[in-house]
Amino acid sequence: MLVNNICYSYNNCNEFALSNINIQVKKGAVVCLLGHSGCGKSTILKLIAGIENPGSGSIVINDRLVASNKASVAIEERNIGLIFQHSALFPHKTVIENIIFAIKNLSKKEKYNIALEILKLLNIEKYENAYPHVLSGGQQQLVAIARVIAQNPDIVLLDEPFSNLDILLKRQIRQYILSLFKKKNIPVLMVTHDPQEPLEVADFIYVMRNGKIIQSGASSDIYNVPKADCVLQ
Ligand SMILES: Nc1ncnc2c1ncn2[C@@H]1O[C@H](COP(=O)(O)OP(=O)(O)OP(=O)(O)O)[C@@H](O)[C@H]1O
Repeated sequence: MLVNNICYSYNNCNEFALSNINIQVKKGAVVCLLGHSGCGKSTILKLIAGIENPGSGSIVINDRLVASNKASVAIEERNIGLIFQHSALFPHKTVIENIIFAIKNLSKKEKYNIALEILKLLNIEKYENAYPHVLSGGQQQLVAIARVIAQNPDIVLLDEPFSNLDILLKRQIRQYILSLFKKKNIPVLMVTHDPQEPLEVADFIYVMRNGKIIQSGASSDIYNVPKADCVLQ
């Protein structure tokens, strides 16, 4: 995934602007966007997802141009796995139905088997037939993660997705799902304002301030620690 020289400002906002943003996320890599609140991290994810369109520059996902000043591929055609801090599930569908909905082009039985397998991977199979409103925030987040695993996306965008899980579960789940996407060779771009998080999981880090990327490099370059000590294995 490539973000090439993107500039952007919200129509109704003269104060904030993204300028000359360049980001690359290679297949199987976990890349973190790190910066304080309001620096523009989520806006970059919105541009990649197609929720907003760039003023200039271009975005390429899986070798396909999805956004430029000439073209914009619709959000539902970008095959992006999105997980936000509070991901929305379909309230009228059960947990397993929420996951099955993300799987395309297979028989009903195959979809069910894959969905159940993923619920087991995340240790939440007991909620198979529950409706989202009876689950805790953390459990709902696990279902949202399961749905993105089922979707088999071309890129995964994570916006502080683990912040409503307790610290132990957070470490476990984060390590587990990032390794899973790595094995499937799916690129992951993760947003965080916690400097510890990229240190623990990122192959490459972009540091942002006030709408600009001010530093980029491997964890070892940014934090000045040996690479073997800081990268997800
Ligand atoms: N829809 C919008 N219209 C106008 N301004 C917006 C809109 N969404 C965000 N902004 C502004 O754009 C700036 C960047 O917001 P953004 O959400 O990208 O920051 P962030 O780095 O993700 O912050 P946080 O870590 O708090 O989520 C902020 O000043 C915010 O107020």
